[in-house]
Amino acid sequence: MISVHSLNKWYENKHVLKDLNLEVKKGEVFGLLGPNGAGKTTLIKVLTGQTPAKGRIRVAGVDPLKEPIKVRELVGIVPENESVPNYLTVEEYLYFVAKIRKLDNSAVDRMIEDFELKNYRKNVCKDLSKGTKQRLMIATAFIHKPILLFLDEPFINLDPIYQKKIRDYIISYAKKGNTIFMATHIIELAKKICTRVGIIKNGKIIKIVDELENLEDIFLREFEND
Ligand SMILES: Nc1ncnc2c1ncn2[C@@H]1O[C@H](COP(=O)(O)OP(=O)(O)OP(=O)(O)O)[C@@H](O)[C@H]1O
Repeated sequence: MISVHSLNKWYENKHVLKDLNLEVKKGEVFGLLGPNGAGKTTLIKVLTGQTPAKGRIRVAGVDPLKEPIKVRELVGIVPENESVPNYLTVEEYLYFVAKIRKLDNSAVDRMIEDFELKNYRKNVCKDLSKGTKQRLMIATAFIHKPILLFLDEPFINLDPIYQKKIRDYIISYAKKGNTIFMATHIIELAKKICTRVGIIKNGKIIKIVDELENLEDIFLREFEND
């Protein structure tokens, strides 16, 4: 579902992704774990056609370096540190995204139901709590039932109850044959949700972890001499 060979990315003269290789299979919940500045968000941006790079990449059968818009039509994205438009109501924002995605209004009702947004339907986004804004962001990523989702720190601002609900939602979504690619700092969540985890350090995937029970120890060991 995702295949990356010799990916290199520079911001001006800063070499951020360095000969990065990666394979993610259909139906996986693949976690990307790494310290601040390791290149997680940059990798997601490259894979979703948001920034140029060099390398051989296939994302859901498409090359995001050559066909960035096509990739963004196919996949869902929850970006890091972004928020909902302040002066739209919850339903207005969902109708807006549904229109861009060429969906009918039933998709909006489905997301309002799935992400428990009914009580906020007519509220303007600026008045929502941070966690409710985050649920709305996640809803917009799932609205067109994408076969592949990129989630950058999706659990930020969610309380433990919604962390569990969204976790279960993601797991059951992947069980239907869809694929999730998720960057996170929360090791406990990665252990509960991911099928495999890639550890990224200085712009390279340095380890793939299949057996997640000792993920924290494995992760910390990679950085103990830094
Ligand atoms: N637009 C940009 N221009 C220049 N440098 C950038 C830009 N975006 C990111 N960087 C740099 O690229 C490197 C990787 O950043 P990136 O945001 O991908 O890391 P990250 O692993 O997602 O970090 P965090 O865990 O803190 O979110 C960092 O050194 C960062 O300062």
